[in-house]
This record gives sequence, C-alpha cells and structure tokens, in this order.
Amino acid sequence: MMTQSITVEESRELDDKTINKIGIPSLVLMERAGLKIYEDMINNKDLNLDNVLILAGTGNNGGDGLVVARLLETHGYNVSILTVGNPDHASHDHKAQAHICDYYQIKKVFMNEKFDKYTTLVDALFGSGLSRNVGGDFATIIDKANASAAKIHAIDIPSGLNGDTGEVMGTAIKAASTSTIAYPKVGMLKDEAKPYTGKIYVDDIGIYRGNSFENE
Ligand SMILES: NC(=O)C1=CN([C@@H]2O[C@H](COP(=O)(O)OP(=O)(O)OC[C@H]3O[C@@H](n4cnc5c(N)ncnc54)[C@H](O)[C@@H]3O)[C@@H](O)[C@H]2O)[C@@H](O)CC1
Ligand SMILES: [K+]
Repeated sequence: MMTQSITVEESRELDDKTINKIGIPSLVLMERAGLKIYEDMINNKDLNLDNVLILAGTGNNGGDGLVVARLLETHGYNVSILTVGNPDHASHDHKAQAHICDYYQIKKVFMNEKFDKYTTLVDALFGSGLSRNVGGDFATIIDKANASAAKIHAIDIPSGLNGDTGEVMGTAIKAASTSTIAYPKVGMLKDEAKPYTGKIYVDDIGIYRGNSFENE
C-alpha cells in the first residue's frame, strides 16, 4: 500500500527521473495514467457516466484527460472534449493524444457550452504544472463547472488547488473524486482541501519514490 504523500516539485522530479533516467517513455506513463483514471471512474458508483465532458488544458494533465476521453469513446460512452487554452501551444504528448482523439472523431465543444446536460465533468485543466493564480477562461470554466449539477472527477490535482498547501489559487475545482498520479500531493491531504479533492484514488502508473518499488 502506498500511503506516502509528496510535494508537487517531487512529483515533477519523479516524472522526470522515470522518463529521462529510468527510460519509461512519457506516452507510456500517460497511457497508464489514463487507463487507471478510466477504471477509477468506471468503479466509482457515485459517478453517472451517461454523458461526460472532458475539460482539457493544453499540458500533460489535459493529455491524461484526452486518454480518458478516448477510452470512454471506444467503450461506447457519450463523451465530448472542451479544450481550454491555445492548442497550437499544447505539450508534445497532449498533441499526440489530440491527434488520436481526432481519429475517433470525438465530439468537440467550445467555451459557450452549457454544462447542465452532462452527468460527469472530468477536470484535466491543470495538474502539477499549475504555477500561478487561475484567471481568464480557466477561471470561467472552473466556476461554471462548480456551478453545474454534474459531478466532477479531477485528474491528479483539482485544478486551482495548490498541491503543496491545499490553498485555492484564485478559484479551484470542487471535485467529487480525484485520481491522483503515483502519490497524493501533501496539500491534498489537508482538511481544507477535502471539499476540493473529494474521494481520492491513488493510481500506480510505474512512478516510484526511492526504493518503494521493492515493496510492491
Ligand atoms: N509525462 C509526464 O511527466 C507525466 C505527466 N502526467 C500528467 O501531467 C501533469 C503535468 O503536466 P504539465 O507539466 O504539462 O503541466 P499541467 O498540465 O499541469 O499545466 C499545463 C501548463 O499550464 C500552464 N499554467 C500554469 N499555471 C497556469 C495558470 N494559472 N493559468 C494558465 N496557465 C497556467 C503552465 O505553463 C503549465 O505547463 C501531471 O499533473 C499529470 O496529470 C501524467 O500523465 C504522468 C506522466
Ligand atoms: K486537474
């Protein structure tokens, strides 16, 4: 059982070490993340997956969200994607996932979309890359998501929540459940973070701290 928590910086160092020193390709980690998040959602009986909207930023957190979109689509669920931010400036792995989503012709919606027809929203706006207060279109979408009747499942860290302190950076997603990658981040376990994280799933995707793999 992995119950340790880590800082956001450590999570980024572990990602980097796993990819660049150990040699597991980043797209393999992203695929494993997406598969685990998809399974968490399927197994969470509190989520109604009749009509799912993926809220995707243009980084790798959004890339994880696009893997979930594709897995939902290929398993027959009704799923749409709202990309927030400039797709031309998306991360390499995000662009690779967007290309795959295009192959499957997954429905795309835009900023003016009404959220009330969706049963579940997936928060893939920001994860460990959040570096400043949330504003502009991102804040608009977070506030619209929180105001909607749909439940929110967050990927890695609820967007806008400071993963180290558990504080809200401007505004933050209030998730019913969160799939966090590798280890929970320290701020997510604080009492004040609970209304934002909801139930936390910890997803093993092959990223390990120190020698913890020896205990697997
Ligand atoms: N390849 C990897 O390293 C892995 C990454 N993973 C996922 O990738 C996430 C990290 O991805 P990224 O490093 O691409 O970062 P994010 O996707 O968290 O953020 C994307 C970008 O948003 C920008 N940004 C930060 N704060 C902002 C703000 N307030 N307003 C507007 N833009 C802002 C930053 O330039 C940042 O790089 C993790 O949380 C996890 O979900 C997982 O797939 C596991 C493997
Ligand atoms: K997120």
